[in-house]
Amino acid sequence: MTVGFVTFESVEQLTHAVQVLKENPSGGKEIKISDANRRSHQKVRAEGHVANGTATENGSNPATTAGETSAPEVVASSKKSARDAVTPLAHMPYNDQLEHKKHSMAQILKRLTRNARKACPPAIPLPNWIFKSKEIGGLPCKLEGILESPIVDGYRNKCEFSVGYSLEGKKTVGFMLGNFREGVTAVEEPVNCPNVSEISCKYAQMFQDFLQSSSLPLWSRVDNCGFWRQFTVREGRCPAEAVVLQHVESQISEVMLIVQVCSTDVDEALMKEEFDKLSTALIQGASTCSPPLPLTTIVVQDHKGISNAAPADCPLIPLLVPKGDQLEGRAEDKTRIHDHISNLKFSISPTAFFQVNTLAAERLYTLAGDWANLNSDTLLFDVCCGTGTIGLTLAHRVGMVVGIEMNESAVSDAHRNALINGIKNCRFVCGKAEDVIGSLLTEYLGSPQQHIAASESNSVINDTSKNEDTINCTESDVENMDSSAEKNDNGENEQPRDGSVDLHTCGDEDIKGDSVDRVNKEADSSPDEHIEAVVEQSCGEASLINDEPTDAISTDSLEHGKTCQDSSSIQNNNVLAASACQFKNVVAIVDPPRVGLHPTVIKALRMHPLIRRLVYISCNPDSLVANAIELCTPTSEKQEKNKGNRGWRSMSAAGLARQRTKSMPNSEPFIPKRAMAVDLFPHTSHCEMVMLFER
Ligand SMILES: C[S@@+](CC[C@H](N)C(=O)[O-])C[C@H]1O[C@@H](n2cnc3c(N)ncnc32)[C@H](O)[C@@H]1O
Repeated sequence: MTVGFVTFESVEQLTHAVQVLKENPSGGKEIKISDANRRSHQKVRAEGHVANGTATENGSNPATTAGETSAPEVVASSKKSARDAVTPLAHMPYNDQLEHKKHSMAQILKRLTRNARKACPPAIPLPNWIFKSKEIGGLPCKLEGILESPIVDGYRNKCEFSVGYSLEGKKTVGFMLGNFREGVTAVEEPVNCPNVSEISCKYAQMFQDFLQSSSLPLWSRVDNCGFWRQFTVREGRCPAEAVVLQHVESQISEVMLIVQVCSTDVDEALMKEEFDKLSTALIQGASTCSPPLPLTTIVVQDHKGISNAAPADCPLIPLLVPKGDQLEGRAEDKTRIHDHISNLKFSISPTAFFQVNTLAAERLYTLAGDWANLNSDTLLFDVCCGTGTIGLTLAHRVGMVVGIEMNESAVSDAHRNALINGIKNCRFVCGKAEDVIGSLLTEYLGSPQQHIAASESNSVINDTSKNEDTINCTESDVENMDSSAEKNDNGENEQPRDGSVDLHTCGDEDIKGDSVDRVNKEADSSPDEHIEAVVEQSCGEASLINDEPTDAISTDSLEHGKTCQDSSSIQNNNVLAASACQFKNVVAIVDPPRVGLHPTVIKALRMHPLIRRLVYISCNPDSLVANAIELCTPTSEKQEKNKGNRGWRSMSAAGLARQRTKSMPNSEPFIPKRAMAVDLFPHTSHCEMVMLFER
């Protein structure tokens, strides 16, 4: 089905168009016509509801002068400053912020217990952890506390500044005073926002000054047109040993500036002229600051979609490339900065995810590694691996890492990062986790069915082996692995093709990361030429996991995903994949986006009996709870058929998860063992949550 949205200027035009469409079916097919739901900000405008009365009856801002007709009406929320909007806890002492967050996390965790209890099939006894939850106030496991951020001010390494009009009608680069969906469009300067570095503020100011005399218009979120859309500052810091926590600012050694525009209907020559002026203004602005600001690269992102959340493959135009990096190649390969975590160096391209609080991220990854109980016998699946940070920082503690990530640039960064740091036991697969996880698990571990069959036959001989935490390979496992091609196909056919995808994607909103990044002026230009060459070569459009197709891989499952891999790990992979059973300990660390893991991934992890331990890192406790319900609720022998999606719109994420649990194939549930909050976002109400699940 194809859906088109058309706007008309008058009711007459609309009536005429409807008549014409009805009389002229497209290719003989009738076109269904109906009114579109009004977007929430339109409803707000139509209702004339304006929080602080700054707009007139027709929604326009009295402060907007006649000469600024391109300015949309500016609607404010109850928040009067950018500080209130982006750092709502900034008025509290940091210790109180931590207590506040810990309390909220506990409340959310209790939802897991309540929902798992409700979802438990009537004929199945409640698991022990639900019984025991009464002793700990309804929590599914102990909440061990909250790890504080090593720095609380200026910690963000990535700031996405909105471009718009202030309440006074001035062109402004800063933060929106509220949510656009609630009709708020006003943007205010990032004054006194303690999470933003001074460097980022200075760059925002430079861009704002430039916009005052630009001949191209600002993007209007209301009318979905205009040119200048968003301004992102990403910062890279020196290695940890050089970081003096009191002088965090001085550790910023690289800066990347990303200017998002929409080039629709804009004259190319004019655009080029504006870009030249802009880069001159930014370069001069940086060098005339005292001390001069680091500036490594400037890149333009040309995004024509409605929301500012650009897709990862949006065209990039480099305006300033790092010294010594002026090679032929893709824009994202030329425009990168570096940061450091756990003494490793990470190369970051413009669209790749990198945790916004580098020093707190180090604590987060260390905690995840400690809970994962790693050793040289461990095969670690790093699901949603981004630039490979988790897997690479833990690589020295495990036998092998398999990272999965859908952003191609991030995967390319991950390969580069393995090479820069001389790490050889990591493999990074580019694809949606839901598309590739089944095949990867089968490739390394054999299919779930093989293990179930093997454990059933073993249990006849020795029933006690069932409860072992680490699974030793049996002879039959090895045999089964050899014949895995056949089993793979079976496995793939089992992947759900029902409404679960819709349920998942529609349930949550895509929330824009409050992020920031950066680059090094002296670009210790470490990615040397041979690294460039290897990465280039290895990140082609390959559709198989290994360079050489292996029977063990289901091409069916990989057709949606692309695979990038560096040559150094190919050799490793072939050796290790062939003898995957050498890994007695299989662990998954998952770190999904706000929406959580796709149900297909949850199902694959739960259904594979060799995965005994799972560390879940979450930036959204609601989706963590939803995923945990599916991982931890006991199932019955007989599953309910998925009854379709009716009613899903009004269901909470937890409610949807309960529904899906009913159709989960019978399998051993995980048990929530430990939980800890980690504060990556001081002054805001957000924090990360880490949970350990075992079985
Ligand atoms: C919260 S970030 C974590 C990245 C990384 N673990 C880190 O700490 O830097 C989530 C990552 O998941 C990726 N992602 C989102 N949806 C995905 C999917 N369906 N399959 C695989 N990766 C996905 C995003 O591109 C992003 O890099």
